Amino acid sequence: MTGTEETNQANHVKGELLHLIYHNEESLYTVAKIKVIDTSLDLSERELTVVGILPKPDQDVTYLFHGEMKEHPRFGRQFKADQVRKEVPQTKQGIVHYLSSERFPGIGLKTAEKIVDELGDNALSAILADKAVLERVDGLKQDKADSIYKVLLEEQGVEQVLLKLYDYGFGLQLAMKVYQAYKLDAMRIMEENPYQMIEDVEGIGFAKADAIGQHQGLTGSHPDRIKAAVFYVLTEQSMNSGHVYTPTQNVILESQRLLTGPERVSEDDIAACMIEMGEEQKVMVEEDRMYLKTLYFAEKGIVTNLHRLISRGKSVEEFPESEFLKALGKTEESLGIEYADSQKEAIRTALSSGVTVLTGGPGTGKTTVINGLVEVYGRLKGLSVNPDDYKKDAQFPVILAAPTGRAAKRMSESTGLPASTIHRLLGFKGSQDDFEYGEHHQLEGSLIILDEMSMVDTWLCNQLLKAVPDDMQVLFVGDEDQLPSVGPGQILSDILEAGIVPAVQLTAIFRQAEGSSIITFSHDIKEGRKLSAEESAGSDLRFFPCGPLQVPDAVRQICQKAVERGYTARDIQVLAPMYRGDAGVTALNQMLQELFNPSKEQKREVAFGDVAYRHGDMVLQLVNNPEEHVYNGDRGEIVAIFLPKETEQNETMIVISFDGIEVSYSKSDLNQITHAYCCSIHKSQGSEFPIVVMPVIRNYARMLRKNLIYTGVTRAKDFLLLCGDWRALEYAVGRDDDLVRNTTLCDKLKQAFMEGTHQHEKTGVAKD
Ligand SMILES: Nc1ncnc2c1ncn2[C@@H]1O[C@H](COP(=O)(O)OP(=O)(O)OP(=O)(O)O)[C@@H](O)[C@H]1O
Repeated sequence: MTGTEETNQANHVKGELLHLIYHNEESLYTVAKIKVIDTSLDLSERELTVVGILPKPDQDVTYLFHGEMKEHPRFGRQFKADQVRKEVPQTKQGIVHYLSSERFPGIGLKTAEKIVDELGDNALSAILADKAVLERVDGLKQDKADSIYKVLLEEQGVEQVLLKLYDYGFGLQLAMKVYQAYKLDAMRIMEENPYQMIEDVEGIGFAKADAIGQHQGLTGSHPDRIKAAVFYVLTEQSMNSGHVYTPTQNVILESQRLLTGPERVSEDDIAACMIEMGEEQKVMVEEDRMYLKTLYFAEKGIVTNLHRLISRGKSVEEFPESEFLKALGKTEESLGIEYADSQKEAIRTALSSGVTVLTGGPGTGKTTVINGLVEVYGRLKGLSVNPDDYKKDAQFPVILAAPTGRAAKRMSESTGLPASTIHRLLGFKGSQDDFEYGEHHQLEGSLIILDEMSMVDTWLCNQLLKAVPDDMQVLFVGDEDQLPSVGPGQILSDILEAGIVPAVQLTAIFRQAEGSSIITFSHDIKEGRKLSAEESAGSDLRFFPCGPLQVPDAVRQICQKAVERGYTARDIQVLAPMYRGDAGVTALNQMLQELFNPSKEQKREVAFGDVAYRHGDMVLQLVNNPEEHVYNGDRGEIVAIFLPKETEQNETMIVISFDGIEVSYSKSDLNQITHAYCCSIHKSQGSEFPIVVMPVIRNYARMLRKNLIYTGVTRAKDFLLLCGDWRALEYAVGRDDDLVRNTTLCDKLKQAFMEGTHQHEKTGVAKD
């Protein structure tokens, strides 16, 4: 429940700080009690709580807040500020008081008076405009004058930046973000190159930066303006649509759409700027394609490294067939399984190649092959594949990794071997490109197996391959029919399509033998077969028809039934394709929290924006936190909430357990998590759940696609409970042709290998 609005945005409150209740240095979330001096509100009280993203308020300063009055469900009436400005002292007395305050060390009452006597009521702006005016103050030493100017600049810096940004129509929160990104440089950057903010400040798009640009005279076809639009289009295409490059003609058209204004910006002008950007190497242009620089080089890096790793495949140790069969037989015996021909082929290929790809849908035996490969590998190489045999310093020869924490955990559970996220394996240090392992510090080991490769994007794949040494064999495992990676590229399908790597596809379904309708249903979707609600149903798959408005109720009832049968929130995952709407992730999460973890008098909770986090809530991590070994997509449970008086830091702390790893969050860190009862299908990739509940309705239309439904359905291990409109499901499964991403990996791989072969032929190496 959010508070009710009482007044409109135009209200203001002028006041002085009484005391600071809360201020977070990083997020700037502030709660302060103020003494009201003046207000446009009809207020009886003379004290008021003000909340907002604010610079830390000082004592003895008058602030003017703009915003609205809100009724907080727990804390009562509060003024929510979305603009703040410090009232610069205007009177002689006010300025003397200000200059002689503790902020200006070494300036006493006398000196302050002298300054004001000399410079008048405008003293502060006069000093800021030109610090040399202080030379006119009799007896004021240079170091004092310098210090006054410096403090004033710092004090007024935030104000000036904020004021300027308010003029451009920025809200307080975004204005503070700009200030935090640049501090006192903000004014300079805004004046010199406001478009820089698009890259540096989250939340600033082209239109916002352009509003400032217009004030600086960067109008119409100014090259800086056009280049910013081009760069913005290119970034959006990569980040939102997953393209590695954008056709130049599309860049021109999309940029033209952004560059609105009285003067039409011509295609020629845009094209000329694009050529310049290419020459300046700000972006990469190749034929009629334009790339972000990092993506161009990442793709290139993948080609180079795959070429390196595959070419040395000829030197991979070969084993006579008889030895292989013997090792395989022993493995089959110890695992109690008889491998199918395609599975045997997968193991044999992975053993004899530098790089191999193994694909297959759910239940086709990918994990079973990984297990077999590790064991056969150990037998043939005479190595132990028991991690207990490797003490501290000895490197276990087989590396297992996956893109998400959940997928890595699943891999580890199903193989009994250590597995980690790819980020952790590569020693990710928290910012893009900052990895411990790479070209100059490569991984140790002789075989690396990477699961869920369909989720790996172009940047991460490049970083990974750089870190693989020449003598390490690589097995990529994945299901190419799932959703592609969140980041740009479609690594797995491009590598497969290039046909330069031995690939084994598993198609026979083994889990079907155990009577799983989920598996059959998944494969029906994958193959595009006609789906029927009645025929698809089974003991582990049910469909509950309902209209869009009934979705929340249907989901609640399904979950309620599961709870009655002894399942808990940990076993049940509701999946929805979008966040907004009554049947979206946000609304369903609120409803499910009340079902699974309702508020109780004794149960602690912390309010954060419109949601409350309660003791016992299931939550989802939204960002990588390598220091704590918690990654985007990990699920955890709130196991403790401490009140400020119970913590050393004197602030509310929330402890979340991620499968035993306990991480503490302060209130401002809570933007790193969300409730996990319902999550998007994209976020569920790489995870499996005993029960999946998935509504499918026409309202999701824009999102409905075959690979989305397929990914959602294949998350269910024991039960898949669908609800909604069967026709919407059929519609989705029929849509699979418009999601191609623009990449050049496949072509460049083919080209590199053809050139490589020619060179070998020329030098006569190819024949051996
Ligand atoms: N050759 C085989 N003979 C008998 N059972 C098999 C064989 N291969 C796999 N299975 C069984 O089929 C089931 C699915 O296998 P596995 O878990 O390896 O598939 P998967 O492709 O990894 O599936 P998912 O992607 O859903 O995890 C398991 O119970 C496994 O024991």
